Amino acid sequence: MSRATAMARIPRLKICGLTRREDLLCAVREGADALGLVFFPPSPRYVDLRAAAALANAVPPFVTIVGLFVNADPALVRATLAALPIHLLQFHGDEDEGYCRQFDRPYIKAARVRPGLDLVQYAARFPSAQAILLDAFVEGYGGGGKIFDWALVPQSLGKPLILSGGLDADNVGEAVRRVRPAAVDVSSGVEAGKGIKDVEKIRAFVAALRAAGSESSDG
Ligand SMILES: O=C(O)c1ccccc1N[C@@H]1O[C@H](COP(=O)(O)O)[C@@H](O)[C@H]1O
Repeated sequence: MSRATAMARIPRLKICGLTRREDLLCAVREGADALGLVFFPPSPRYVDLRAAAALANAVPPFVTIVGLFVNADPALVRATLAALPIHLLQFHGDEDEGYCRQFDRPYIKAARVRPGLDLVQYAARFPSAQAILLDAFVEGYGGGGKIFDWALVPQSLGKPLILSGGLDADNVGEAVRRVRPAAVDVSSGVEAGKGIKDVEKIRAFVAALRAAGSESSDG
């Protein structure tokens, strides 16, 4: 089944890089399916265990909490999993499959897309991943607000595709029509400043995503 046939619905939505309770509650209110907490200290969206626990406490049932790591010491991942109700791991660095599956927790693996990277081969290296997330290659690993050339996305990756990288209310409609992802992930595009989300940007993003998803369902 092609992605176009499989999608026939509005892509699921993850909003990443939440650092404030009010932003998290706004993301939930506006319909986010998943919320990302960044456990990568160089990121301006980094949250320590204490801050993350306070945020996680505010998440209602049936909303997925995603813990994002970049080349982290496995002990840090384990300590985070022991302390917090993380439902899904997101590995956004140079982790291999053995590393990713050692935690016995569903995970998604990010590919940092640039010309020359064979995405089909890349996805095949992660048979245990729940999905492959495509992000633009940026120095510093992610959350860069940069889009990549969507023409580089193959017809099928053999597993669900999550599109990210520089998405915002102005481009998410076109991105969804062209790539037909199972889900999208946004951080910078709904921010007023690094780690500070903007209610109006979240609303506009969700409206554009739903409009594009509904068109696909109608067609
Ligand atoms: O959000 C971060 O700061 C971050 C840091 C390190 C790796 C990944 C990070 N975020 C992820 O980056 C992509 C794209 O984000 P953006 O919308 O372009 O800002 C997204 O998958 C975030 O989960």
